[in-house]
Parts: sequence; C-alpha cells; structure tokens
Amino acid sequence: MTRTQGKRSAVEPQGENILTVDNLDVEYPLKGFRRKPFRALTDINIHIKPGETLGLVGESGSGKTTLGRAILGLAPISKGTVVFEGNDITQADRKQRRSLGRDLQVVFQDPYTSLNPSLEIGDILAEPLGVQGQSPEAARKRVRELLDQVGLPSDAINRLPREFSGGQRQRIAIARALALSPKLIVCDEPVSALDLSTQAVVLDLFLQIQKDTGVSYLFVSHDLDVVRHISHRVAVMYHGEIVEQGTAEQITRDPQHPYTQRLLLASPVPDPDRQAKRRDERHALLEVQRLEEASTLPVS
Ligand SMILES: Nc1ncnc2c1ncn2[C@@H]1O[C@H](COP(=O)(O)OP(=O)(O)OP(=O)(O)O)[C@@H](O)[C@H]1O
Repeated sequence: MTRTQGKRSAVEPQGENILTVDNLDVEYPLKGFRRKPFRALTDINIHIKPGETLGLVGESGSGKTTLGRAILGLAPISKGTVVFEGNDITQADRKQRRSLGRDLQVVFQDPYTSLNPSLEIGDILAEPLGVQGQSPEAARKRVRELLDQVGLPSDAINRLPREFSGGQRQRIAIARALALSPKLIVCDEPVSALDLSTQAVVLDLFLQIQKDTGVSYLFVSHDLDVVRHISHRVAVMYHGEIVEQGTAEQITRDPQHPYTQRLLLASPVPDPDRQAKRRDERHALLEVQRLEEASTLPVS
C-alpha cells in the first residue's frame, strides 16, 4: 500500500446488495433536427453491498460521472433498473425520491465550487438537517459531531469556505454528505483536485468513516492507484461500458481487457522493497501535512 496509512480490511462485505444496477442504458437527448440521442452508457450491471466500496475507473468521457448521476436519479435512463434499498429509483415518484435521498448522498470533485461561498460552515452542515425537520439545538449538536468526525475543530462553525484549504473543504463536503447518516455515498473524483499528500489524508478519512459507520461508497476516479487502494472491488469503464469487474487484487494481477492492461502499465505496482520505502516516506510526509493543516486552521 503506497497511498495512505489506513488499511482496507481483507474481509469482503456480505449480505444483501444495497444497490443493484441491471442492464442500464443512459441516452442524452441531443438538440437538432433528427439527431439521434447520444448513448452514454450501455448495459451496465453493478452491485454494492453494505459497507463495501466499488471503485469505478476509466478514462475521461467513459461515462463514470453519468453512472453516478444515474444512481442519484439525475441522468436520462432509457433502459434497465437502479434498485437502491429494494426500491427501483427509475420508478420512484418525487416523494419516494426525497426519502431515498436521505440515504444516498454525493461528494463532488471540486471542493472550491461544491460549497456555498456565502454560508458559514455551521449553516452548510445544518441545512440538510433542517430540511429533515431537526430542531436548531439537535442540528447544532449534530454539526459538532460531524466536524469532529472529519477532523475539524468546532470553531470552524462560524467560518466561511474561503478560509479553508482544498483538503479542509473536502472534509467539510464529506461532513455535509454524512449529515443524514447515509447508506451509500457516490464519491465523484473526490480527491482529484487535491495534491498527493492531501489525497492520502482524505482517502484515509474515507476509510475511517466506512469503518466507523458501515457506509458504502461508489468511488469514481480516473486514477487506478487511488481506486485499487480504497476499493473492495473495481469496475473498469471504457466507452460507456463496464469491460471488467473484480477485486482490486484480481484486476491488478490478472487484467483481462486491453484497456485495463494499458491502465496498469501507466500505474505499475512497485516492488515490495520500494513500496516499503515509499510508505515510510509517505508517513513522514503525512505527519508534516497533518501538523501544517492543524497550524493553518482558523482560530477564533
Ligand atoms: N448532458 C449531456 N448531454 C450530452 N452528452 C453528455 C452529457 N453529459 C455527458 N455527456 C457525454 O457522455 C459521455 C460520458 O460523460 P461522463 O461525464 O459521464 O464521462 P466521465 O468518464 O465522467 O468523464 P470525466 O472523467 O472527464 O469526467 C461523454 O461523451 C460526454 O460528452
């Protein structure tokens, strides 16, 4: 393991699927006379169990974001089913979607644009709690818990997003996604905008939160190294199709599809000695990063 200090458990999650996507097609309508819709996804089949991370890797334009959006009910599905906690979201009405929305959250790539710049952190985190009818006192208590869970001090409550670094903002975005204790979080390139050492810290946080809460992740990234580190299983997307699925180890040791083989060539697994040395270097870097983050946090 090269990226983080956290360890992914070797035990595979068991039980009923929390999410099952079957034979899914997504077609975007295109403007213009007689233009056929653009098929962005073809015959997608994936599933995720409670407490499991499915990593979704693929090149730009392969359809990763579209699949995440389809699961969130935000993409034009032309065929197939998306069953979340036993409910087919393609058939759900607005009221059912709202209640499903509680258990299904998202963390986006860009921590600079995903937070409302004019709201204080306390209000950003309390917003979903208020919508669900929590009293201001209960919401305030939950906001403090959330900040603690993502490793930010409680005085962050009265600060604005611009007062935080990229890594700290992504922690705030993760806290917001966790507010309603979701069962599944769609993580759409959540570390791509961060530098390498901050990526490692945030990946550790995702692992720790999963250990503590049992939440499942669909973890989207173009970076195979990130995906195979954080995921129990990996699905490889290519031109709108899933061309290969397996455990991170299977995909790494015995890639079947030429695209996966190319991805691996671009991201080789280092030999054990080099790996250990890089891990030590990484740990030292992480410690420096943590100290720096702590010292740049605003003090009230
Ligand atoms: N709203 C839309 N209307 C038409 N085509 C779209 C729309 N959104 C995405 N597409 C097309 O669907 C395909 C898949 O896009 P998508 O954003 O899902 O890929 P991606 O793998 O997430 O790429 P990236 O890593 O660059 O974000 C692309 O060809 C894209 O141009």
